[in-house]
Amino acid sequence: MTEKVALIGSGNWGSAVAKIIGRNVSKFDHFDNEVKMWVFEEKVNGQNLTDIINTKHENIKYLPGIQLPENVVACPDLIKTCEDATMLVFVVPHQFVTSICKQLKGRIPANCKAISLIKGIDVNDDGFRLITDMIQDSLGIRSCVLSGANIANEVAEEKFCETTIGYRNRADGELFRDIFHTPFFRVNIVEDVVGVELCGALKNIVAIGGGLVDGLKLGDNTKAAIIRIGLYEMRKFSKMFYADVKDETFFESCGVADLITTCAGGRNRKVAEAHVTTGKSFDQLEQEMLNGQKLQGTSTAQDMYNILSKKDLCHEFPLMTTIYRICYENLPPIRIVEDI
Ligand SMILES: NC(=O)C1=CN([C@@H]2O[C@H](COP(=O)(O)OP(=O)(O)OC[C@H]3O[C@@H](n4cnc5c(N)ncnc54)[C@H](O)[C@@H]3O)[C@@H](O)[C@H]2O)C=CC1
Ligand SMILES: O=C(CO)COP(=O)(O)O
Repeated sequence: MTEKVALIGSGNWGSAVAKIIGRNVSKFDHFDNEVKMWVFEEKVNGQNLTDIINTKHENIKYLPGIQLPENVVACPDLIKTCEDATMLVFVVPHQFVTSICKQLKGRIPANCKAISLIKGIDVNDDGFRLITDMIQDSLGIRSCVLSGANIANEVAEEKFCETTIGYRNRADGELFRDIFHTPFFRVNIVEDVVGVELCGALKNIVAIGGGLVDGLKLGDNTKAAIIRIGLYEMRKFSKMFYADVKDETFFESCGVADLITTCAGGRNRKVAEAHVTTGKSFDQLEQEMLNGQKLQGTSTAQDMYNILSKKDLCHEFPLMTTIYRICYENLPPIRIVEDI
């Protein structure tokens, strides 16, 4: 059977993986050569972003300077992008997934499989859900997850790194590996969707901590301490809510490696550092510094705080709780080391 891949999302990471997927589907007979990519339409320099991508083969707003393969076709219509796909790649900021799933419900082929590259969780009145569970529950399809130490610009420049795919069904994991794996983007597949996904979501909160430490000029030892405590709280939270999360997963690219790279070079780190040096709010800095790209760490800190405070567990997660308070309750940044 020929598989047809559709990409839902075309931001910084979405565009970087479009380059890999476009090339990889051409290498195998079991994939259709065309990859449709849904673009949240906007005007850039007076032109539709989709038209720019389809003529210049470059996403000049979210991944400038990187050539995309010509078999990646930008499409502003979500349903048309996905209606004939058998493999859906979800790669949008996590706050947009609910509305996307609502629009896709009942409009995709029954034999579809999905993978989420999204780092975040979905909080509701009853607690929280993984993004893969949200996709599975709302669309009635199986979903894998991909997460790793993968700063998009470096991947797009083909600098070597690793990534982790978490699967429930091994055949799905192997199929998705085919569209992502390259010599410079090495994929390892593991049977632990929950562990891989929670690592990706929670490390963004720790990255805010890393940026605060940089803004405070506290040095490398302090940064290492934040990373260690962050990893400890990530594992504790994951196991508290999902007992079968595997310890080994924290040693994969999605675990310790992503924590290190994101605390060194990610957007959450950069904006948190600027929060200390300028005193401006995270929302304002996101607007001023990221040119339309989105922060995931602040809202995930808020999501986690909501979960913990409802269960009276904040005292068991002092780092995550303090980071939330610095982001949302005007706590002075220095409390990152005083309160943990
Ligand atoms: N950028 C990176 O280095 C990496 C990002 N990720 C994760 O991938 C996910 C997607 O991130 P990026 O591709 O970097 O996105 P991004 O941060 O570049 O976000 C901007 C994207 O959101 C779209 N958008 C804006 N408003 C929207 C709306 N109302 N509905 C739908 N889309 C809208 C924009 O059109 C644009 O495509 C996130 O969860 C992120 O944590 C994971 C690994 C690396
Ligand atoms: O997830 C990432 C790298 O793996 C990117 O992190 P930021 O969103 O902080 O840039």
